[in-house]
Amino acid sequence: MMQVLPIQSDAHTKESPSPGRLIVLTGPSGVGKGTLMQELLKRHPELYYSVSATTRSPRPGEINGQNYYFISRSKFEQLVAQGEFLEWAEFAGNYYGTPREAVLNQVQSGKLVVLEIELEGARQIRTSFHGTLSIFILPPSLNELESRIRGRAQDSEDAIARRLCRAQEEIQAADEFDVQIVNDDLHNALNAIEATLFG
Ligand SMILES: Nc1ncnc2c1ncn2[C@@H]1O[C@H](COP(=O)(O)OP(=O)(O)OP(=O)(O)O)[C@@H](O)[C@H]1O
Ligand SMILES: Nc1nc2c(ncn2[C@@H]2O[C@H](COP(=O)(O)O)[C@@H](O)[C@H]2O)c(=O)[nH]1
Repeated sequence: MMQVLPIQSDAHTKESPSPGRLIVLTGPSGVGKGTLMQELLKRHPELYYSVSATTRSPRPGEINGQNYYFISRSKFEQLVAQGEFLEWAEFAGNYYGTPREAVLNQVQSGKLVVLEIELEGARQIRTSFHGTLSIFILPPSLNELESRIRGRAQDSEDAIARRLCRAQEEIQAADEFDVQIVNDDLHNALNAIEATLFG
């Protein structure tokens, strides 16, 4: 399930683009989006990384407000009703959403704002926001994807099965996005993202 709330009269909708820009980084769970993001932010601290809200439980080491805002389902649903998300989706049994106000403020102030989100949210952001640059990260193979998810050792068997099943659908959508990058060697993939963003 995915819903995008109505676009308000912001300065960066299709009608009136803003000086900043939204960058969407998407791709299947476990492909390495978060790892690439961390490295990218080290190289480019001027980027603004949007911290999402989720109803998923924190994994060991995850920090509230840094990795995610970890909130209850009822709180999430309340925020949806209040129009607080730019996009939101249900993924593998949990809700995930992009806080509207923080992201729009950053775009309006001229920042490159990076959203690391799953397929349905990425599609909706592309549809709604003119000038979004969208990057799809592909795994070298499904076997490698599975071993990365397992190697991370932070998901239950059930969650792994759901993520792998969804991954196959997501990979088929890669061509919908502006750029496709295979995350085989991490540094090559990082360089390719950098080249896409900064030329
Ligand atoms: N190029 C790579 N080669 C080998 N391992 C990698 C590579 N990139 C990431 N990994 C490893 O793969 C695992 C999954 O990476 P990561 O958590 O960044 O994926 P993700 O796409 O952000 O997942 P999710 O969408 O579920 O949050 C991690 O253990 C990470 O260290
Ligand atoms: N549509 C959205 N998807 C999001 C958001 N934040 C993260 N995600 C994606 O969810 C899956 C699962 O993440 P995990 O941390 O539980 O492994 C992954 O593809 C993330 O990119 C969001 O705000 N909206």
